[in-house]
Amino acid sequence: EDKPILKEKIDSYKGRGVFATKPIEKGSFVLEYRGELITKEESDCSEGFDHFYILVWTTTFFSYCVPFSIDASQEDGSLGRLVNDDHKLPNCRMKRIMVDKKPHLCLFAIEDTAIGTEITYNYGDTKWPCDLKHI
Ligand SMILES: C[S@@+](CC[C@H](N)C(=O)[O-])C[C@H]1O[C@@H](n2cnc3c(N)ncnc32)[C@H](O)[C@@H]1O
Repeated sequence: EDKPILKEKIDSYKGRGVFATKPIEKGSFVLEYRGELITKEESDCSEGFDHFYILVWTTTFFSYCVPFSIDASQEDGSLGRLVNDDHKLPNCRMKRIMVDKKPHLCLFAIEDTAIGTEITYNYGDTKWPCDLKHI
C-alpha cells in the first residue's frame, strides 16, 4: 500500500501523475516504484512488455556495471508507476534500498513539498521511460 499522502490526478499534457495530499518533508520516504524485478535482457527482448512503465537502472557490482529493470506494466493501483519526469527541478530522487538482498526502488523527497504539488523525479539522461544510472 502507498502512504495516504498522495493521489493520482490527470495532467492534460503528461497523462496521469501523482500529487501530494499532505505536506512532505525534505528527506522523507515518499513511495516505492513497485513491480516485477526483471533483467535488462528480459525487458529489451520480450514482446508484450509495456516499456512505458519499465524502470531501468544500473548498479556497480565488483566494478562491473549491471543493468536491472522493474516492470510495472501491471495496472495494480500502485502510484510509483505513475510518477512523471522532471529533468530540471524534480522534488524527489530515486534511491535503491536493499531488503533481504533484493533491490527496492524508492522515491525520497529532496525538498519540502506542499499540498497539491506534483511528485516528480529525474528519469535520467536518455529516452523514455526511466533510465537511471548507478543508483
Ligand atoms: C512511468 S509513465 C508515468 C505515468 C504516465 N503519465 C501515465 O499516464 O501513465 C512514463 C510516461 O509518462 C509520460 N511523461 C512522464 N513525464 C513527462 C513529462 N515531464 N512530460 C511529458 N510526458 C511525460 C511519458 O509519456 C512517459 O513515457
